[in-house]
Amino acid sequence: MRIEVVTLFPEFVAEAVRVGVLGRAIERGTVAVNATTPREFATDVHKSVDDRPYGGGPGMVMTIEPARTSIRAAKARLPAGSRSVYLAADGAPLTHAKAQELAKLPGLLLLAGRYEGVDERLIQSEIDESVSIGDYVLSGGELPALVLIDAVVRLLPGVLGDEASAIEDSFVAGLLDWPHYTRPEVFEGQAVPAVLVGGNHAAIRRWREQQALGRTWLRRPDLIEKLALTAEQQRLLKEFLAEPK
Ligand SMILES: COc1ccccc1CNc1ccc(C(N)=O)cn1
Repeated sequence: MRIEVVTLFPEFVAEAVRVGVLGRAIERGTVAVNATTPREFATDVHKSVDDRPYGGGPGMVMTIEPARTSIRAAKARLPAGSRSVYLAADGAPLTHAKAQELAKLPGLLLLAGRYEGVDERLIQSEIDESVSIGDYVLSGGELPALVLIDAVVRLLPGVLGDEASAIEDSFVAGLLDWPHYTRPEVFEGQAVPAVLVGGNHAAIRRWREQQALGRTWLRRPDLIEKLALTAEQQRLLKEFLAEPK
């Protein structure tokens, strides 16, 4: 998969993707991430990329040009079937399902806005869809673009060492994650749940499912509502809720 990020801070994006799982996926050639700035296409002596908003108000707006030229140059580097995404708080929520959908594409163009955003006509002419990583406003679309890249790339085949860890990601099952433990087995008197230390894999699977159900019920009732729990899941949840905390 090829990802082109159009941003006023390409070095920030390029540096951030060199870390960890993303960095390894790039080294392996599973994904290529390229960041470019509209500033390289600015024609005026000040290399300006923004201007004052019509209608007045605070802040600046990214102008159609040179952003459009940089977007078209980036699109020319992407395979057919690629999609362009604008990161903005008023976009469609980034969910696991959306990440899975984007992970199937041959390429992505991600436009990271700055200032108060970009001229609406640029979005209309060059962007397929807007995506939001949450109901809050940031100073730029670069961090949302990096969040989207991470959520998508980790789903690509071979990126995660153990495929299971992607599948186990709770949002795949629509549930929150279960608690994780590692050595030491007892820390300041707090022991790891005995079931995890024993070798009974069926009991461990059951305990993890129960924890995921219980935690989702307690922390994200909105997610539970969307699920049609099986009889077994309902039993596990009831048992979890009956346990003294
Ligand atoms: C004032 O900033 C803008 C105004 C308009 C568009 C983009 C930006 C860049 N900022 C962003 C971008 C995305 C998200 C998100 N929730 O995904 C939050 N902030």
